[in-house]
Amino acid sequence: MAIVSIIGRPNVGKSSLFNRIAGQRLAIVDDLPGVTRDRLYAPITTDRGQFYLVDTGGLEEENSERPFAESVRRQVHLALAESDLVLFVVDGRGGINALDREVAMTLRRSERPVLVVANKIDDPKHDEAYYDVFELGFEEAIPVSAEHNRNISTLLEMIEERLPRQESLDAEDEIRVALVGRPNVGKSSILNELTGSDRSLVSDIPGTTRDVVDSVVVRDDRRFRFVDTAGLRRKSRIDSRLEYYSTVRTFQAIDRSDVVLLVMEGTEVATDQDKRLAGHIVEQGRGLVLVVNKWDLVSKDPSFGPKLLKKIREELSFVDHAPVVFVSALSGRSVGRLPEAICRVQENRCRRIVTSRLNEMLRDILAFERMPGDGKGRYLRISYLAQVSVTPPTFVFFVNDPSLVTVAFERYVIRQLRKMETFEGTPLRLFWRKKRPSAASTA
Ligand SMILES: Nc1nc2c(ncn2[C@@H]2O[C@H](COP(=O)(O)OP(=O)(O)OP(=O)(O)O)[C@@H](O)[C@H]2O)c(=O)[nH]1
Ligand SMILES: Nc1nc2c(ncn2[C@@H]2O[C@H](COP(=O)(O)OP(=O)(O)OP(=O)(O)O)[C@@H](O)[C@H]2O)c(=O)[nH]1
Repeated sequence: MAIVSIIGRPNVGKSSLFNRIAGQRLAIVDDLPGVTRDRLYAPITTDRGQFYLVDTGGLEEENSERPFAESVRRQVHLALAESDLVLFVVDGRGGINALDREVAMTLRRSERPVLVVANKIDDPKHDEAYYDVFELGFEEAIPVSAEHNRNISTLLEMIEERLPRQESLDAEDEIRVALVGRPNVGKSSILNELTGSDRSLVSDIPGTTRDVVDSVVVRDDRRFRFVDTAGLRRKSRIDSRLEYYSTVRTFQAIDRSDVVLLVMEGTEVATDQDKRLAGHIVEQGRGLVLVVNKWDLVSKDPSFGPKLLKKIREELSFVDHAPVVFVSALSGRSVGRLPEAICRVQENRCRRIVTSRLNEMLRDILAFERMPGDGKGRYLRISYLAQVSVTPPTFVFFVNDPSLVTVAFERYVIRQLRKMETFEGTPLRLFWRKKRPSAASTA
C-alpha cells in the first residue's frame, strides 16, 4: 500500500487534516507492521484503492524540548524516506515563513511528489490569500479548510491521481485460476478440456519464474489465465525428492491466483492433503471451487452423489462456502460449467457493500442475538461496521471491547453475512476494533 505523509510546521493544522480525511474515509487506526508505535497513521479507503495516511507531526513526544525547526526537519527526513507522496501543509491565511521555505527547499531537492495544502482557507473569499504559497516553487497547491471540511474531497482525488496504480483485480480484468489437487485426479485432463476442445486457447505465456507457463483462454469475453500449467502438461512422474518442490509450486500457483479449482476424484474425496490445500487457499484469501472429477466412474449408483456431497461438506466444513461441481474430464461432462462457476466466485470475491446497507444488515443480524459478555454484566456492543477492502471482502466492526468477541460469535456473524449477501466461494475477513473517541487522536 502506498504511503502518503502529512508534514508541516507546528500549528498549521496537520492533525486536523489527518482527522478530517481519516474520519471521512473511515480510519482504522491499525498497527502498520514494522513502524514505531508513536506514529499516527490510518489506512484510507477510496474508490480507487487504499493508502496509508501518516501524520508525521505525531512523531514528536509531547513535551519535546527540541526546537520547532529541528522537529520539522526530522519529519521531512522521515517522510522523504518512506512516502510515495508528501502533503506539505502550510497556513494559507497566516502566510509563509522562513521555516516553510526551508522545508520547501528540502522537498524540492528530493524530487519526491509533493502536494502543497494551504489550510485554514475557511471561506472562498480567502482564496486569494493562498496564492502566496506558490512562492514556495511547487506546481500544485490546493486551498482547503480541515476544520470546515472545504475542498477535502478534491484533495482526496488529487492524492489518488498521484499514487502508483495498485495491482487491480477488477471484475473486468482476467481471472487467474489455479488447478490443484493430488496426483492423478485429472487436473491435466480438465485443463485440456477447458483449453483444447474448442480452440479457445489463446496462448501459453511464460511466467516470471523459470519454468512457469500460464495458459490464457478467452470465453464469453472473459479472459482466464490458468497459472503454472507447464507443470500440469509435462507428464513426468514426480519422484519423491521432487515432491517438496511440487508442493511449493502448488502453493505458489495458489498465491498467484484469484480462484482455485481444488480437484478431487469421485472415488476418494476430502483427503488430508485436500484439507491442507483448502486451508491454504482460504488463508490466502483466494476464491474456491471444489471439483469432483471422474464422475463417470461412480455415477452409476444414484445414491452416491448425495453421499459424496455430504462427506465433502462434513470433512471440509471450513470451506462450506465453496460450490461443488461434479465433472468427468473423460466424457467432457459438466466441465463447461467451470468457467461460469469461476466467474461467479470471482465476482463475489470482489463484492463491495455500501456502509449504509451493511449497517442495516447489522441491525437485522443482531435483532434477536444475545451478545457475548464477560460474565460480569458487560456485553459486546457494536457501534458500526464498514467494508474496508475486497478480494476477499474484509469488514471492520467497531466495538466497545474487542476482547469480548468469541469465535462462536464471529462464526455466527459470518454465517449471517453470507445469508444476506451472495459470497459463494469467497472467504470473508472480519476485524474487531475498539471504537475510539475521535478518528486517530489517541493512537
Ligand atoms: N480556521 C481554521 N483553523 C484551523 C483549521 N485547521 C486547523 N485549525 C486550527 O489550527 C490549530 C492547529 O491545528 P492542529 O491540527 O493541531 O495543527 P498541527 O499542525 O497538527 O499542530 P502540531 O501538532 O503543533 O504540529 C488548531 O487550533 C486548529 O483548530 C482550518 O481549516 N481553519
Ligand atoms: N475415468 C476417468 N478417468 C479420468 C478422468 N479424468 C482423467 N482421467 C484419467 O486419470 C489419469 C490422470 O489424469 P491426469 O489428467 O493426468 O491427472 P493429473 O491430476 O494431471 O495428474 P498429475 O499430473 O499426476 O498430477 C489419466 O489416466 C486420465 O486418463 C475422468 O473424468 N474419468
